Amino acid sequence: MVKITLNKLLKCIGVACQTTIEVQGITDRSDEAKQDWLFISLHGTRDSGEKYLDEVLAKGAYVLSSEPHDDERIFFHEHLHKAAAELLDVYYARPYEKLHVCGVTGTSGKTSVSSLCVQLLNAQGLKTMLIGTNGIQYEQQMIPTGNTTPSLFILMRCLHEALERGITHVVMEVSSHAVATHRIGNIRYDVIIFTRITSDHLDFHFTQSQYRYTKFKLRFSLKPQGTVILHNDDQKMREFYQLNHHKLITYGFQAAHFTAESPVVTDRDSSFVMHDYTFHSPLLSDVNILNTAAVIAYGRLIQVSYAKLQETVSRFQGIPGRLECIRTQAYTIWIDYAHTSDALKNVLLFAEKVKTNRIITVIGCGGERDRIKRPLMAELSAHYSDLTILTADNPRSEWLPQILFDMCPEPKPNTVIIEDRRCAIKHAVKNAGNGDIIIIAGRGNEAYQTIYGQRIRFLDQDAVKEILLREEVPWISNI
Ligand SMILES: CC(=O)N[C@H]1[C@@H](OP(=O)(O)OP(=O)(O)OC[C@H]2O[C@@H](n3ccc(=O)[nH]c3=O)[C@H](O)[C@@H]2O)O[C@H](CO)[C@@H](O)[C@@H]1O[C@H](C)C(=O)N[C@@H](C)C(=O)N[C@H](CCC(=O)O)C(=O)O
Ligand SMILES: Nc1ncnc2c1ncn2[C@@H]1O[C@H](COP(=O)(O)OP(=O)(O)OP(=O)(O)O)[C@@H](O)[C@H]1O
Ligand SMILES: N[C@H](CCC[C@H](N)C(=O)O)C(=O)O
Repeated sequence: MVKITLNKLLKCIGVACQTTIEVQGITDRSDEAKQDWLFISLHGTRDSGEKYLDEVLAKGAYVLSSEPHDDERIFFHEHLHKAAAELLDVYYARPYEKLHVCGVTGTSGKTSVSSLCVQLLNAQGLKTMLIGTNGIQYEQQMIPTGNTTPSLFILMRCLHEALERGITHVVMEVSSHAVATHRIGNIRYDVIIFTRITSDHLDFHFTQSQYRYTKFKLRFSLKPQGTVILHNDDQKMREFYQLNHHKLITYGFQAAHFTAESPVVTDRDSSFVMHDYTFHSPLLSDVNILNTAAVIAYGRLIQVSYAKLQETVSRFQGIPGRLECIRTQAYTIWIDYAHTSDALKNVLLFAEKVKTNRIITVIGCGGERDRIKRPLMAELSAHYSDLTILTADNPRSEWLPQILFDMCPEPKPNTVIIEDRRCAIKHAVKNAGNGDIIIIAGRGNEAYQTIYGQRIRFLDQDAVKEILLREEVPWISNI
């Protein structure tokens, strides 16, 4: 970062200050603030930086607050998010301008598309950083984050770190929450990939169109020569055409610049044709063909040849918790992060296509999230599955029986409720027969379950493997 004194830094946002100490860091987290750091005291949804002022001042930090205080170490600014973006820009010297930055947004597919983009970039010998739900990944390191898009303070630190390490390409997931709450600050993107935008987080965005336009707003964060890569199949996505945007490339199954034709999916792999080139992929399902089409569009944009793209696609590595497949001799278990009705429907439709016997689905819904999706997800599961087991996801602070009641207010045929997720998975495995597909949906590779405020280690994959081990059933996994 830039060596800068507090008075010079604050001058950039029009705040008068006489203190000439050299700023050692900028944060909004009280636990991180240290001697000569600047603590930005944000108001949040659950907490407020104002509660921690005594603590950070005692540690020798300075404060920027949106409330007036009678303390010469606390400075005032009315618009803290805007101020934070400006300060971080100055402090880290706008690292995004020197990097190739690709943002991936959409309701489903962000982690999949961004991970595959990084696999493509790595196959080109480029140095990359991936920021998303599965953590911050670079140079064999994986730093977990609690969010799909971390806070601007973490993001800017990461981009700075990337430059320091000679990383040239950063791919990051951008959630709708991040766009709405200024979490991406002034970061500018070379490419923005839109996956499908359906419906989620209506607890936060209230209406689907508000949700969609929040995502579309991300186009304002393109660099002047930046490109949008847009999923084109859904009529609603085409509303994007009417907006004032930069260069636009489309992909999808129908009439797009990058159209995936003649798609074939099996329970082991997939293939399709694009611009007369045949692509074979070890990834499962139509949605991964779609995700691959987006990655090919991205690859062509950065001038990767079709031959190289064919080779890379044929070597794609599965992504943990995204249609992760555990096969036994008799039945197959898919562990998947489908936690929206659209994602769940796609997994169920895929299972319908490739099944040779029954579909058994284990599914729950998260607490403190969109309640509208709860009955929809239970209905979809009951419609497509021979047996549905409703269970806990992350109830968070909500009462689990209420979540399950929201999912299933009336008894449904072939639906049972088993609150404990491990017992629910066990019930599915015990009831599986030859040729059955068990879908364990909603948590992907989440390693902790949050139940009434407590974080308990729980990974669907571990639960499955423990049960198989106890039953002495051998298995193989695709990850
Ligand atoms: C509702 C929401 O989005 N909250 C996010 C938001 O927190 P917030 O602004 O409400 O902050 P807060 O917890 O009230 O705290 C207020 C201030 O006090 C500070 N504080 C707080 C506690 C403390 O001990 N010391 C301290 O200094 C905090 O650093 C903060 O500056 O900003 C934080 C930092 O960026 C996020 O971690 C936090 O995500 C919470 C954990 C969350 O669950 N968010 C979900 C809804 C979310 O954002 N999900 C999307 C993905 C959605 C998708 O699937 O598309 C994501 O990007 O993760
Ligand atoms: N392009 C897609 N369209 C619809 N569903 C998809 C698509 N890609 C993946 N999925 C489904 O959605 C689930 C979540 O995928 P992924 O993690 O890639 O999405 P995400 O947008 O990153 O999710 P989150 O916002 O929770 O981080 C997958 O497990 C799969 O079932
Ligand atoms: N990024 C999503 C993940 C939801 C995953 C699901 N397992 C849940 O806990 O609801 C969110 O924060 O809403």
